[in-house]
Amino acid sequence: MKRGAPDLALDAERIEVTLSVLDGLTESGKLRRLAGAFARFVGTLGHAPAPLLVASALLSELEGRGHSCLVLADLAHDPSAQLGWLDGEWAALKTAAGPLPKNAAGWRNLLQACEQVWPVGDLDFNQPLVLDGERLYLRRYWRDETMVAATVRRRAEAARGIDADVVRGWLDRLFEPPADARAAAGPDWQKIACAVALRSDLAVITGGPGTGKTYTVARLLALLFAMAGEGAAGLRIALAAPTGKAAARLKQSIDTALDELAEKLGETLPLRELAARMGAARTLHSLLGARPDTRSFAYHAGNPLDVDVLIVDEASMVHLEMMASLLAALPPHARLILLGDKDQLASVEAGAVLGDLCAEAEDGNYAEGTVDYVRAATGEEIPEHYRTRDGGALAQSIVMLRQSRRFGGPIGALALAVNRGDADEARAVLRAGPAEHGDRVHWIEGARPADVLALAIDGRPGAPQGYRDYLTLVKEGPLAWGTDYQAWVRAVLRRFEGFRLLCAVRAGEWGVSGLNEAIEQRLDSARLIRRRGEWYVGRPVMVTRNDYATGVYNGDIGLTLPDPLRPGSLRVWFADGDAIRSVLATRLRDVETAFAMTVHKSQGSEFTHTAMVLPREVNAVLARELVYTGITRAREFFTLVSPNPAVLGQAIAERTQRASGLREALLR
Ligand SMILES: Nc1ncnc2c1ncn2[C@@H]1O[C@H](COP(=O)(O)OP(=O)(O)OP(=O)(O)O)[C@@H](O)[C@H]1O
Repeated sequence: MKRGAPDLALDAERIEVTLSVLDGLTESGKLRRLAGAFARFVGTLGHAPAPLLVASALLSELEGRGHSCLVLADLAHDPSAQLGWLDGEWAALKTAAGPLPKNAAGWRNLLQACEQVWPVGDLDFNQPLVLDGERLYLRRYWRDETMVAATVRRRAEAARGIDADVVRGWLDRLFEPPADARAAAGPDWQKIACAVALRSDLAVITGGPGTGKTYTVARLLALLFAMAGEGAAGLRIALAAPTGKAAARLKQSIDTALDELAEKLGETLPLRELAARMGAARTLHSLLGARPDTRSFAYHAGNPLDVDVLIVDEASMVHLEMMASLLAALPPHARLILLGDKDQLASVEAGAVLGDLCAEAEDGNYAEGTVDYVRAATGEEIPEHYRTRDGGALAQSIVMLRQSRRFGGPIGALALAVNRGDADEARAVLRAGPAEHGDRVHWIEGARPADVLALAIDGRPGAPQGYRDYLTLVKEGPLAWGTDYQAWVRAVLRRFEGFRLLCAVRAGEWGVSGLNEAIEQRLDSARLIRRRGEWYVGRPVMVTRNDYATGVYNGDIGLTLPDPLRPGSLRVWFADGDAIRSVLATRLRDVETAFAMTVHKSQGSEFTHTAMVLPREVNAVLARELVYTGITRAREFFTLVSPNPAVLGQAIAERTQRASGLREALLR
């Protein structure tokens, strides 16, 4: 027997056992199917030691949970917490795969010797896995992350010559002079954001709900028109957002703000004509020319978009792959302006680009050059504690708006407490009862299922909106609207926006599926709906998959109403800002009932009364960002429903940490 043969046999056995443990984890739902399949695939590409199979499966699993890479230190430590594995799954894998490296350096040594792994800097054979420093990537995500980092850095560093005096002249006209009370609250960050945004090819304006991101960007647009002088009429501006709803909202807010500005500025700037040329806001998919069933877009580096300025709202929802496609399709001369709330949940897909870009936004980190320019261009003084000697280029392109104009009361206080991780304060706000300005937040502690059903149907005292509201209008029918069918549809859709039940989880009694079923039953017995099979009048549905044939996209929400032209058949109506459109119900394939929906899917939407349901037990998805996102979906009333009051504190204590190398790469 040759020397080393026993090792090979042992190796083969470990590979075999590891694959079977991975299969077991897939069977029990601890790993997604793709993760097991990917490990097997890696095994077919040459000799794959068992630890490589473990790393491959975990990398694929984490990618499915929104991480763009696997941090070797996490692998060396114990990834159980990150994976929500509580029953010895990691120990079983360790035993199967044989001794695993004890630290990140050990993992690095092991991985860089594998033929399926490309250690960055070595000869590239197009291996599927990439080892960059102490992070392991699927090649696609490494490529996207590297591209996004390099493009963002280049854009932030691209200084544009700006005449600060001219900017100052316009900003003084575009913004109201500060009221005394507000002046005391700090500088006018909105004005600063406009000035800062002019200086480079990238601007990021972040802030919580109601801090005036749209208000500011409308002024920034006016400023861009004004600074373009004769060229203003030729300025090609595109508005976009990740979802149709968010796009429609962006367009509506910008139109309203520009209209007000046009009134104010009079003849000085033909804002109305300029705004009219902007066209509708689009989803990012539609802007980039998504093609059915492929990941590629019609617009890319070789066929760039025809724009000079691109404004993207709700940028927190833009995932890594989409951001890479967007940056690739943007012509080098075009400005990119990202708007979003860095504290909101990131996209379901891998990456948390806005969060990574804004990692230092709270601190400002403005360099002396920026402080001087801001002073000259706005008359505002950036306070000492937001300055630094060595602020990088990216920090000079980011402005955080810090004053909410929408949430002065308990909803804002609650959102702030959650964001700070202050569970005691959050509980205090929730328990404070009716506030001076009306009963804005309310907590149903120790809720029973009957409580949530009552709330969903009739709202609660002080916040009367529930689903009865729109269903009553549905029952009245279009005749009550003077036979104007479309006016009735619009009114029904508007009322439906009055209330929404958001869940943290999908499964179970306190999740989307259980609550949808329970609410449907209750509405049926209250005769507010008449369920006959899957489709019925009044059924709200959410589209779960883009369908190019019918023009509906993942996340779109519509209401099922009788078809006026074909008695007996049903159409689903969707609102697109002011416009409405419909699809025959039977043509919609990938939809689900949407009385209750996940907080994730509610991003980019707001409802007059938002009720958020937490589950009975803590869960891997429950984290501060989720609770914050749910609360900030409420326009006037927020109700928290929790069967187990302890879960709130536990959720607020958790932060969503997404593994990514973007922050580090941005600083390189
Ligand atoms: N400087 C300001 N002066 C007066 N009103 C303002 C100012 N800034 C914002 N507002 C008003 O505050 C409200 C919220 O502003 P806006 O919609 O721009 O915030 P936002 O950050 O885009 O919010 P969201 O994230 O919820 O979309 C709007 O009614 C807007 O007109």
